[in-house]
Amino acid sequence: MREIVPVELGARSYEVRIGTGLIEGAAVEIAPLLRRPRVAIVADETVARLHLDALRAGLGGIESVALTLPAGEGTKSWPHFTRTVEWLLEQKVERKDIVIALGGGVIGDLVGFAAAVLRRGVRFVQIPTTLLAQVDSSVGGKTGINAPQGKNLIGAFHQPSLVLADLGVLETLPKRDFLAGYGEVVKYGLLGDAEFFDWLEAYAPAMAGGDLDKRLHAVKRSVEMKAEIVARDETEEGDRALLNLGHTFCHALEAATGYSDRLLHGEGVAIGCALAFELSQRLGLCPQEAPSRVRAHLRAMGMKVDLADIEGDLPGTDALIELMAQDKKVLDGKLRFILARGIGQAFVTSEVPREVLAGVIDDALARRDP
Ligand SMILES: O=C(O)C(=O)C[C@@H](O)[C@H](O)[C@H](O)COP(=O)(O)O
Repeated sequence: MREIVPVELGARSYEVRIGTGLIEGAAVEIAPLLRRPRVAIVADETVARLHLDALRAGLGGIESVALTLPAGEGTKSWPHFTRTVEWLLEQKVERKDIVIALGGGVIGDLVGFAAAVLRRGVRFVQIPTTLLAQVDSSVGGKTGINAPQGKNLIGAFHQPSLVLADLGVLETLPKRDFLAGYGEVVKYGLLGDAEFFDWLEAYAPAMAGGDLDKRLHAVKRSVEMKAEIVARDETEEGDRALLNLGHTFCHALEAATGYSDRLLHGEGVAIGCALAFELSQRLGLCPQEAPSRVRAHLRAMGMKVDLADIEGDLPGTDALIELMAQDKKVLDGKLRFILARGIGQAFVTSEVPREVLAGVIDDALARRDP
């Protein structure tokens, strides 16, 4: 079982290979990229326990050194970034070598950023082990770490040389992580493909239940959409911002919850998408039923949908809007949002009156404490 989605970026083009047995067959996939038979692998502790031996066995005669880092969003920070870069230097990783990021979005983003700056740029391969990383963060070259001021605020665009999305590893994912990744899958339907959203309404339960053909389709369609957008706007001058649907709310909520496991990134994306549709509807941009349909599907999948689903304290409306002000889409001091005219019809706008935004957040906060 295998599909290949090309990411067409001229000299920086690469393939996203999606299927089974890719880790076991890693040598065949990666060897053509190598100048010498040696790679450096960075993984988190959980993923290393589950998949590092299989990857090393799959690399066959290719020598490997490995670094493991703690699991969790807290690892996307300066201390772990410094540790990673210094370890790669200690291992004498050369400019023509390949660094492998084995893990979810945290490891992919951190290692990609380390690769971007090491010796002014070494190549890296993404082996994403979560649904979220397979459909989203491993593709497109956004790399980076979080700052106290906000999510992903320090980073670089650095494209991988290859992405190996092995669907077999999804079997070891805890349900919560799988569903968090599903937040990004839904995002693609919502932002640009209403038929895909219809398909998800019909088949996502089977996909979540383990149906491999459905998983292949969902990952492939998500990656195709991302690859197509990234190919026309690699550095987010315009259309790429569509991929940020739900993220303005999400990043503020992640900062407000301290990047802790109170809220996983994909959970924040799902809540953010629901709020973006709510905001669109209040602005008279999309039909009344669109936000209800989004929320109904997320609820049917057993996902977090609203601020009421986040445990513990949250700051008030003004503080949340203040956190949004660090968003990378801010232009001339003005927030830009991804809103929608309907399911599959997202667009970018800065025309969001503060009082309407505040109204959406006020009401969502009120639903936490009826
Ligand atoms: O690749 C993109 O572009 C995206 O916006 C995809 C997002 O799902 C992803 O979380 C991304 O890392 C967020 O980007 P950011 O620029 O808002 O930090």
